[in-house]
Amino acid sequence: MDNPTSPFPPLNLDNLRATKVLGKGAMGTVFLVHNTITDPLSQSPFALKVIDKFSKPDSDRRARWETTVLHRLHHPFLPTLLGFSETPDMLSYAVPYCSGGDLNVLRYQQSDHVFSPSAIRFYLAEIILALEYLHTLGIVYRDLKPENILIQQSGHVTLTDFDLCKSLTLKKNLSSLDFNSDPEIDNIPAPIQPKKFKQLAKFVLPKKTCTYSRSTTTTKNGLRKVKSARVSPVSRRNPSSFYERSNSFVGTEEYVAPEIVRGEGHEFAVDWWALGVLCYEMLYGTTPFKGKNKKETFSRILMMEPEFIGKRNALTDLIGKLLEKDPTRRLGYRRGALEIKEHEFFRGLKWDLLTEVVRPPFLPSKDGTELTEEVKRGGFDVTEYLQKLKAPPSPLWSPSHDEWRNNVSLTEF
Ligand SMILES: Nc1ncnc2c1ncn2[C@@H]1O[C@H](COP(=O)(O)OP(=O)(O)OP(=O)(O)O)[C@@H](O)[C@H]1O
Repeated sequence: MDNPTSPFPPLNLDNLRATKVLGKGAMGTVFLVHNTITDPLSQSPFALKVIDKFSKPDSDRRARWETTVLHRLHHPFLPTLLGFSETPDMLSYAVPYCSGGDLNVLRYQQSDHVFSPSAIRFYLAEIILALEYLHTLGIVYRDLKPENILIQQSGHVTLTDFDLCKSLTLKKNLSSLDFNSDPEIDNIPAPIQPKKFKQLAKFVLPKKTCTYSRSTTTTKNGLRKVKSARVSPVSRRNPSSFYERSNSFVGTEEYVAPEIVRGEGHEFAVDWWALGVLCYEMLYGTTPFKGKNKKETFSRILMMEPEFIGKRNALTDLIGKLLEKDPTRRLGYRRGALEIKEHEFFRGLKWDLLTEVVRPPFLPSKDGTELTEEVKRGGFDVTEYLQKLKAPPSPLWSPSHDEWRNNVSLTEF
């Protein structure tokens, strides 16, 4: 259903056919689709994220926020909004397809499940440029983790999943620059009410420390998929900061910065912390503060210094500086990405030419004949697929119905 007042490029779902379910997240289902009128052979497929507005209390709000953010992005390592469509119960939006899976899957494909320093340098550099761009827009990403770094067909990265990001407002009395805030997200009642939140926090962590619920699921190929979650903020401001700070408790357990765990309010430096965690994981195959449970992980984030195995070098030095517990002393706090780009680990790197790199560390193989066959068969209808998943088991059960569902799920990763 097209809304003529919508600022987003319209998308006609009737012209789309799906050939594969790319993934299912907390928010919705992502399909590989093509336009049957303009691209009948699916030579330029794209990803379509479909969200049931009523599946969760905040699904609708989060999806709209993510769409608004996507619409603002124009960067080679970030997705761009290709189209948007809304029906009474669903929101759908299209973004470019990343055929190479995510960085977590890629890491598991490496020997010892770790990347070489040169691969780490390449991926980190691209992620830094993407974060730098977001920060310039006044957006703090807040959900950096390997599962949210997708690999394009070209081998370059794309950050995904913007529903937890936050637009920070530059204080107007300090600068004439005006960054947009996310009024929608701020004005809508938070998913967990403060009272409930306090009760939750009391159970899990010592006084003054907040927590949130997060779960880990295992995907079909046996990989862990960590869930992001948030609880409601209590507004607090830091007078010494140029930006309004966010107090939402948001992110993914092993990647959250100490200031978030402490509930102190946070800003762009939380992304540099998460970059440190990610970098450590790429180097050693495990995150630095992982405990037996949430409580232990949080206490390690607050108290423990990261352990480095072997000789210290430029890479471990960089990680150590990103994993500085005091955000004001963390690399990137004062001069943003510039400070990180100047670190010895990146010496000699031609930042301006990164997009031109034609041989990134790994190039995804082309999608196989299975997909071509699916295109020939005519693919499947996204809305029908979702309706069938939702439908309660029919008393007029027929094997063909189940067969249909099984066939579709066979095409998932
Ligand atoms: N552009 C894309 N190209 C290829 N696969 C994608 C794309 N976008 C998403 N996916 C796949 O779909 C999965 C779910 O997408 P996404 O993470 O955006 O959903 P979500 O509901 O926001 O998830 P989460 O539970 O992490 O919040 C991803 O893990 C990824 O495998």
